[in-house]
Amino acid sequence: MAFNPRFDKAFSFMETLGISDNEVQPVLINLLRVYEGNWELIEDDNYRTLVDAYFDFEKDKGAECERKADASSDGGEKSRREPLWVDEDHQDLPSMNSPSQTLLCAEENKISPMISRQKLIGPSQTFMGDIKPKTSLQASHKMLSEVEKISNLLPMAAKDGRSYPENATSAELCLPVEKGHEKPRTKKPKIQSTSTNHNGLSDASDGNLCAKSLSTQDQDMRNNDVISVSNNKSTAYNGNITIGSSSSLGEVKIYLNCDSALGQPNFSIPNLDLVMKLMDKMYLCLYKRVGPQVCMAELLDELCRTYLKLGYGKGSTSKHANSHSQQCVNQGERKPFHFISDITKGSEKVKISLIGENGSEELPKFNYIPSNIIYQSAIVSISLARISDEGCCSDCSGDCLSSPLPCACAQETGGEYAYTPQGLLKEEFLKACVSMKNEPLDHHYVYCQECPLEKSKNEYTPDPCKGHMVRKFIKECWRKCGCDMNCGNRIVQRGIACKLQVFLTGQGKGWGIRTLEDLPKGTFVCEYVGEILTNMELYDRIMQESVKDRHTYPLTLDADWGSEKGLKDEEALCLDATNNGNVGRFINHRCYDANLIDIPVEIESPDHHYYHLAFFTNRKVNAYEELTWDYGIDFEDHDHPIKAFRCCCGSVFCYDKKQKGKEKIENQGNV
Ligand SMILES: C[S@@+](CC[C@H](N)C(=O)[O-])C[C@H]1O[C@@H](n2cnc3c(N)ncnc32)[C@H](O)[C@@H]1O
Repeated sequence: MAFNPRFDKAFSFMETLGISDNEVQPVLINLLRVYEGNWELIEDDNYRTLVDAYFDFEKDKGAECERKADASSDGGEKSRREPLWVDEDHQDLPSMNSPSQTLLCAEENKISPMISRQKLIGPSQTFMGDIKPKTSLQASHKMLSEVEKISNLLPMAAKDGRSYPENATSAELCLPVEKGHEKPRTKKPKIQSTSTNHNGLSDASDGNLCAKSLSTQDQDMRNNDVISVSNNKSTAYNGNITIGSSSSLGEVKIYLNCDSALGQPNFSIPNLDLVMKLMDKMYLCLYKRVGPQVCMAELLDELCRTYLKLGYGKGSTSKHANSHSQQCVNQGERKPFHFISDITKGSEKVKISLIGENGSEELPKFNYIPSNIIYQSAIVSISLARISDEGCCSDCSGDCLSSPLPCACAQETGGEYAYTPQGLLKEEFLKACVSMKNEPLDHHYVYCQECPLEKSKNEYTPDPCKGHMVRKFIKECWRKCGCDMNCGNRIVQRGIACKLQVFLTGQGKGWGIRTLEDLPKGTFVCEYVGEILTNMELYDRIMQESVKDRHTYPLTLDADWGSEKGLKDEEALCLDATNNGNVGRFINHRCYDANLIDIPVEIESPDHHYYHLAFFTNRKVNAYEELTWDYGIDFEDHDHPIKAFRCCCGSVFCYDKKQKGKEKIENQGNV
């Protein structure tokens, strides 16, 4: 029989994880039997099934050994180990509620807007007049697929059924190291050398990862209970948990201190097996970081984060959540852990994962669309005939940015391209946009004679226009241009290129997005994508919705409204990402010092009634930072019938006085 090269590939992949052919072989053969020779299922997502099966197999082996050992030592009276990990691929999400629910503020029974200070009138604000609903909303609602719901991610007793001891406050990871080199030699971020007290507790109490001296550790370990964690050994003793493997070469230990977390009411010591398994998942399946680019400092940092994430669970009532019974109670109360490997369902060039560590928020219910879609009546004029010769660069070829003179498409930005050859926004252009947004001057506003927003509130006697901000547009080359798709003046239209992740912010803001890699200043992150609606249509939606979801997703495309006498309703447009949208719908608001800026981009429609709203970084953003955008909400507009959400941005510049007042009172109470 000819040798199947797929075996070779699978072995090679597993070898990169340090797993030998001999170890993989029985697992692989078993999988092939189970999947009836369907290699795709095994190879999919970087051999994820195989990796999972391997670890399960190892875990079972370990459990079996422990069971035998326990049986011989105490007559077999051991509690059965509970399943640690439930991983249901492709689980459907719960069905959607009425689509319009999300536009209304649940608590206040009012519309909760995303109002731009610059735009002054947000989409939701528009619709508080006496206009009667005209159309019925028939948007279809698909649900996200590819959901992994990992329930039972709970702080549990050790595999042998024993619980972590009272006051357990730390975890240690032991790795083999050459004798004579016990002390850590490298200075990595967040790692520091420290001594330990007699309980094996670190003297450092800053919550950082620190190394611990071996001599004290050896003493500590004498009376330890041992639980196994992957290939390492793990011990729980006097409030410390040690993971490690000893070898003739010696050991080095990494000390995971979670003292400060234990002070939190909803933190309980997580199961280390789960921490390791989650780390495996993230690195193998999610970040795909295994390989030459793996970064040890980042990995250790992630280990700490993962430990904390799993330690926080809803329903933990005491910081002494270490006893077995308490953990069982927590188990029942804890909500599931969610993971979706790609919320875009393959519609973007890059995968965008979703991770909900403590499950306190429902999974988002919306249909992912990578580009805007007209809902019904909006007029979006896309025709080559409408693009004049001056409005494109038909004589160009290749990359416009590398030609000696800027082409016609650079005219919109003053005869210079908005982008650098590296694909970033030019410093000066970015600076001008940021300054207009943060310090708008009177002349940055224009006033329309018949404001569509005011008209939608009161069709016959509308209030005077409150002003719209004149925005700086980027103009990208497009279909009528002679350049190619790799032209440096086509950034937004090429779509998302950075690694993003939707995650639970855990700060009262619901879901948010973060970058998984460092982003230089001026990087294009994503567009705000949704259904293109007229103001009236949005109003109709709002009127038909029942009050439920506190999050809102509409946005007005009013960057050009002041330039004409009066816009028809079909031309006064907005985007609504409530039911259909892209990852941009998860960007949360931050007052003033947000790290993203929204810039209008002309691509296919020269008239600026319709345009793309693109987000760029306005400073360097580090991996794992949340990406935020200043919605420009006027929190002080108390006369406005629509209540904005209570801001939890955490910025020192937060405009939401109510929120600030609340914090002040809370702080006073704490003194
Ligand atoms: C465009 S959505 C952002 C994604 C949203 N967090 C989610 O979970 O789907 C806007 C909504 O997020 C919430 N939000 C955004 N920024 C916030 C902030 N700084 N403080 C509190 N809530 C915020 C509000 O409910 C707002 O209506």
